Amino acid sequence: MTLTTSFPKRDIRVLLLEGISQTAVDAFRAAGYSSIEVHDKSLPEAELARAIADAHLIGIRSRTQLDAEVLAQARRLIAVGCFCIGTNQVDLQAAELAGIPVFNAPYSNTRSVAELVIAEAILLMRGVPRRNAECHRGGWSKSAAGSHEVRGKTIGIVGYGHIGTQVGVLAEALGMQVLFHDVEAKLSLGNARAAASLQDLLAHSDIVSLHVPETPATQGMFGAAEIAAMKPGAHLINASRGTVVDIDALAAALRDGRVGGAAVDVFPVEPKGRDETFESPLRGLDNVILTPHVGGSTLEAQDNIGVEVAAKLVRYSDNGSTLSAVNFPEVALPGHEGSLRILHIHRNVPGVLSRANDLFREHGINIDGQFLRTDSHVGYVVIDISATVEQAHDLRSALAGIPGTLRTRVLY
Ligand SMILES: NC(=O)c1ccc[n+]([C@@H]2O[C@H](COP(=O)([O-])OP(=O)(O)OC[C@H]3O[C@@H](n4cnc5c(N)ncnc54)[C@H](O)[C@@H]3O)[C@@H](O)[C@H]2O)c1
Ligand SMILES: O=C(O)CC[C@@H](O)C(=O)O
Repeated sequence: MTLTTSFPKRDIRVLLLEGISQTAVDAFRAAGYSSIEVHDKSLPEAELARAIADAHLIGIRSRTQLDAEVLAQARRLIAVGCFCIGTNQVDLQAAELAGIPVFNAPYSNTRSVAELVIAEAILLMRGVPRRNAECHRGGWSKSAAGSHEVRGKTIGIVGYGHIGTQVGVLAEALGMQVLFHDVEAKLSLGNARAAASLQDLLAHSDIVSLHVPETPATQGMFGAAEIAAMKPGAHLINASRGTVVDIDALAAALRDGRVGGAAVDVFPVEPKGRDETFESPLRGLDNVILTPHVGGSTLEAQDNIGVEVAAKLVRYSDNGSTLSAVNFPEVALPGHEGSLRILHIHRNVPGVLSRANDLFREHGINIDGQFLRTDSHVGYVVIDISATVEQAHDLRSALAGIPGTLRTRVLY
């Protein structure tokens, strides 16, 4: 079924979940959006289904699952903003096939994660988690046993992308050796060296830090075999995604001392909010630092993310530009002062464009500019026209009738 979303911006409803920064609200207001519903946590399924049915723009973080079923309820949705780096919580293909671009903030919390990882590397190498726990119980194990400087030690970075490279640069500044493993060929920064293989990295690292995205290939990639391949007593840091590590195998290796310590920020199952109990086999282990998925949660990062993702949603909503969308043909558009702009999103099947051009001719409408991008699933065509609002709406209705049309919209 073809969905239409042509109306003035003041009627566009923005739904922001999971405590997105006030900077996002301010950015929407400054751009003239007044209908903004804000929630400080994710919504239970039934409530999400109700809220998303009325929303034109939705902002989420890592908790809210936008699967195909939820997206099917989102009859009015124009675009999704992930106010974070990861986009694995959204069914990106289902969104694309519904004509909905998804945006994120690919760099805004990179530094925050890297700083936390470096701090954890130092704390683990000094045995601070265990000493901290003992002091809390009244113990006083004043000893250098098992306590090391990070200088001269090797950190093995799995996933040498934005965060992995930052961790490497900071680690080198502390005098560490940096080894990395990635599925892509990567330019090494500083003196970092690509390991011959993951096994090679595991065999030579005092600390292993995971920075891969959640994909079918990374789910469960760090299991009992990888843990067994680590240097005896080495430490593991996971601030990537909880599904990457076999948490039971890690708990067993931490209990028997095979792994010296761990810092874990992300979990296969995470509580939906503050009122839900955090359950994990890692709870109660003295040699583990547990944090509630806060690697990217600094005020600096969250404020920047609020500005960045809100700007991308506003730009798409006001102007049609899909630049930097993660699931959609990218079209960078100029302003359209003096013209009305029609957006036509369609399945990438033969004949749609020629039918659209026929309609322009039949309606006697002059085209000022035309922009087109396609990928294997979807075509996105943007047409600037000199016409009255009524003519544009007549034309939009006709375009919406073209078989394969997913969404149409007029921008004033
Ligand atoms: N804990 C947090 O709060 C937090 C914050 C930000 C990001 N993250 C997570 O960290 C992940 C990484 O972020 P980024 O910005 O560095 O992403 P990125 O895309 O820049 O880097 C990921 C790297 O992993 C590599 N990779 C992919 N699959 C791999 C595999 N099977 N083996 C080895 N390498 C593989 C990629 O080639 C890429 O170089 C995000 O996807 C997100 O899930 C967590
Ligand atoms: O803010 C969040 O919920 C997610 C943070 C992090 O995992 C990300 O993907 O950016």
